[in-house]
Amino acid sequence: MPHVLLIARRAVGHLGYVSAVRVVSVDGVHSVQQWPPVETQPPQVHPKAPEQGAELTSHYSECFGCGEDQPGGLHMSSTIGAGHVVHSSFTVSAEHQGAPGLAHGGLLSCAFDEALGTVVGQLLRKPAVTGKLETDFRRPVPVGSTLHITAELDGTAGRKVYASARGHLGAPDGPVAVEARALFVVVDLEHFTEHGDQDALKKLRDSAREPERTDRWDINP
Ligand SMILES: CCCCCCCCCCCCCCCC(=O)SCCNC(=O)CCNC(=O)[C@H](O)C(C)(C)COP(=O)(O)OP(=O)(O)OC[C@H]1O[C@@H](n2cnc3c(N)ncnc32)[C@H](O)[C@@H]1OP(=O)(O)O
Repeated sequence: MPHVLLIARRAVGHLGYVSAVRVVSVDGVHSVQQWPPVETQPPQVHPKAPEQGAELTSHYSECFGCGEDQPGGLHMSSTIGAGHVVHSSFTVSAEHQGAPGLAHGGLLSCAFDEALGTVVGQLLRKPAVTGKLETDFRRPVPVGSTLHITAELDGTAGRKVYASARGHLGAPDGPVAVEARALFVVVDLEHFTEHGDQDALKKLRDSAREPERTDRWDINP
């Protein structure tokens, strides 16, 4: 049975704007989900958010998702798209295998966490962490292939930020192989200073001050 995905969005007056109902039919298995699961407000893109077409640099060189100093990491790259969207790509290498020659599902979820975290962090420019991540694996993703992921902001409700993403196999308009939805929760910077590694945070602060960086974190936006 063909895969059918219907997304209906409707304005709900001053209370919020996004209410999506997804009806998914795959091989006779039907599920109905509302996304986002609560009423939300339109995302407020930060005035200093990078502009459409901007190629994003790694937010932290040791990040498993995008860091250049992380051997075996996903080495993802991202650009800002039109609207509340980020385009990311992930090329699956032998380090990312689960079954022989196929990407490990957990790493695919990781790629989506990265893409979703990027759209949240870069467009809202608020520190936020993943609270919940849900992934649908639609097709196997072979080693050597590139997943083209489009992640978008779906809405906010207080500190809660809802985002979703689709990964197309081989080309931006290739077949959908993976989809994901996530809740991010905006946190204070103390989340990182209290629970993170002080030396690593200092390294991040120092690199953000480098004059050639045009994407410096705005600690007090
Ligand atoms: C600054 C400029 C940036 C510049 C550019 C940056 C680019 C940046 C790119 C990043 C790219 C990497 C992206 C990777 C991102 C990670 O992978 S982050 C690592 C994985 N996540 C974590 O470690 C988070 C661990 N969890 C926690 O610390 C805490 O549970 C949380 C999530 C902060 C929430 O705790 P809390 O602050 O005490 O808040 P809490 O009241 O429990 O929850 C807040 C709301 O969220 C709801 N909620 C929380 N968790 C859940 C859940 N699992 N299910 C449903 N609802 C939930 C609560 O019910 C509550 O709802 P309301 O009552 O408000 O309606």
